[in-house]
Amino acid sequence: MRSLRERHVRVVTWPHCPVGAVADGIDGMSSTPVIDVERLNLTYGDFHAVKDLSFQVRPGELYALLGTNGAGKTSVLETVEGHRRATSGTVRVFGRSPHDRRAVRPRTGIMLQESGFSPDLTVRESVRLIGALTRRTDTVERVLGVVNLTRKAGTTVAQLSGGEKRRLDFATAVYGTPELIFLDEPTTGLDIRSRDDLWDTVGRLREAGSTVVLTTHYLEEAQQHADRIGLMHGGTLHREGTVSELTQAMPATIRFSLPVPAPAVPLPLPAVRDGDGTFLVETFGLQKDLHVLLGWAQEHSVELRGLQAGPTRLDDVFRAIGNG
Ligand SMILES: Nc1ncnc2c1ncn2[C@@H]1O[C@H](COP(=O)(O)OP(=O)(O)OP(=O)(O)O)[C@@H](O)[C@H]1O
Repeated sequence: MRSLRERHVRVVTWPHCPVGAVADGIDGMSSTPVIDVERLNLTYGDFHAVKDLSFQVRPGELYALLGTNGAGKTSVLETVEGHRRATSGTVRVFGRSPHDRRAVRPRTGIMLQESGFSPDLTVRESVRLIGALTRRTDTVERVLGVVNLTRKAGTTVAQLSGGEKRRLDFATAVYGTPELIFLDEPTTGLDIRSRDDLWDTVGRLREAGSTVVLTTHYLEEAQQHADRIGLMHGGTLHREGTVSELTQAMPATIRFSLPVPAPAVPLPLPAVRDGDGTFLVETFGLQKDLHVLLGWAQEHSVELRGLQAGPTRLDDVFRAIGNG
């Protein structure tokens, strides 16, 4: 396991770019959203895939668009990226239509689930191609260093491992430090060290002022890195907010089991009992109820086995989708 310091050694330089200026608002309007989606509807034939969906992404923010399978995330992102036309509603990126490619594309880095680099190209040629396509200013060698593929520069894409291919995909988001970056399942297939490196790099992109839109099924990554989260379900934005806003609406939990035979004194809190004998207390007053429970256990010399207490996690919020 490498130290934090070791992890920060490799990537050092970032190209001078106008990102900070954009984050501060080139036109003096720092509050202008980078992405503004209003009442977006998307239909596929008779199927209404996205229904009246509205959300905004602010400058410098990391916004995670999460959701159940088939919720409509890809459809929404493809529309915001300019790959798909809205059936109705408006989508603005930097205040412009995403189909205004000349204005929007050079400012946008998109890491797709698969970039589709030609298998015959070398890694260096692929990164050079990104530069030619995006017309952003950077050096191939720097980008190779950032995504840790310097030693593979002369290797063809066909010969890369899955994780190395994913790091090459990430180069599309890194090249020229774009102002807006889409990361679609960025860490799928990456080992823990490459994941850490990727998130370090995303952190530096954000320090340079980049705005990031993330989709992932790794909820702990969204929980750790997102400023705000939009939770989609059935084509709508089911809930939206910071991690604490999303989790505070749900009770914290206390779990424990009791020795057999159970103590003759009743529990001090309402609890439900699972099939395996674990007691579950749901509470909006975690500290107070934990205090009550521990006091009761002390008073009656009861051992609370496997005691666990904690706030609601994002995956609990996720599991609750569709239940209400
Ligand atoms: N080209 C298409 N034609 C018909 N239906 C489509 C098409 N693309 C997507 N859909 C449907 O639209 C819905 C939303 O799909 P989408 O791929 O946007 O969801 P998602 O949230 O990205 O799902 P996942 O997490 O499973 O990738 C799904 O029910 C899907 O079957």
